[in-house]
Amino acid sequence: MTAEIIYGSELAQEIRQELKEEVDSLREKSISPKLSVIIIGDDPASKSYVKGKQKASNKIGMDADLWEYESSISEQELLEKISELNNDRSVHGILVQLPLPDHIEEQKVIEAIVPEKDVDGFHPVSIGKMMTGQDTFLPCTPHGIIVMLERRGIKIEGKHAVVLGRSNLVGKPVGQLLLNRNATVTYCHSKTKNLKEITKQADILIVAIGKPSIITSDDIKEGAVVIDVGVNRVDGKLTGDVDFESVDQVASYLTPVPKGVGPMTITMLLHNTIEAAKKINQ
Ligand SMILES: Nc1nc(=O)c2c([nH]1)NC[C@@H]1CN(c3ccc(C(=O)N[C@@H](CCC(=O)O)C(=O)O)cc3)C=[N+]21
Repeated sequence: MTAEIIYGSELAQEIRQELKEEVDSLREKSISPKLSVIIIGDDPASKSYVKGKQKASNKIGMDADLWEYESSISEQELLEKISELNNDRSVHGILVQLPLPDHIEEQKVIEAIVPEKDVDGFHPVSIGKMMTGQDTFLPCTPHGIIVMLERRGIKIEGKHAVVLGRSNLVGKPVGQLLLNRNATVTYCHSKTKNLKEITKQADILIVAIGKPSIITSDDIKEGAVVIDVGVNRVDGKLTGDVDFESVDQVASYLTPVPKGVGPMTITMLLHNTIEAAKKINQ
């Protein structure tokens, strides 16, 4: 079997066209959705992601302003900037690019953003609402994964979904969203015993570990759906956590890196910002 490759980049194009139409109709009502992105330090990868977010926003007619600070910025100064953006009625979504320098407490920063503008879906209020199945901003990467599955007609209900990784950004929330859609969910992590026995049971395998090409055809069941959330740089090139060539021979569906989950993440950020603009103005 050769897997059908799910190009997130193509789906993202399709969805961004729909979002552009929404922005157009909001603008007719004099609502201009705007995202504010804060980036600290000069990590080239972070800078390039942030530029990607800004470009994607502008392409659908949405404003995105960028606030760049040196890594010497104090936590207090950053919190003040967030407070200013919280109170700025022209700003609908606020994103602080992670990770932050060591002297800044990440959780404090996440909690400083008002939930109404938390387009990353990282605020404890957003997470709590997600856990209890209430309407809220969903975290972009997990939500992007669900949309990929749904738009490709892949059934989630009743499936055994195995999540590799338990970060607050990806692993934990994607498992929750799969559970909300009636999957049977197993989480695996660095302390999991007999990992391969578990991954081989997965109908849907979400790989968010952060080690290049760690999952091979040996680890998966014939016909599994494999979603690669890895973002690794190897010799300057972006690669996933899945050994694409071997898994391609066994899986039924497989997402590539790049052009897989990444473009969907940005698309869900655009989606959340538009939703924020609608809610603030209703
Ligand atoms: N507050 C916050 N929110 C985030 O959502 C967030 C963050 N911080 N910090 C960093 C991670 C990483 N992330 C990516 C988004 C898109 C691509 C993406 O579109 N990648 C392209 C390729 C890009 C390239 O070639 O460099 C692709 O996979 O095809 C990648 C990575 C969002 N993150």
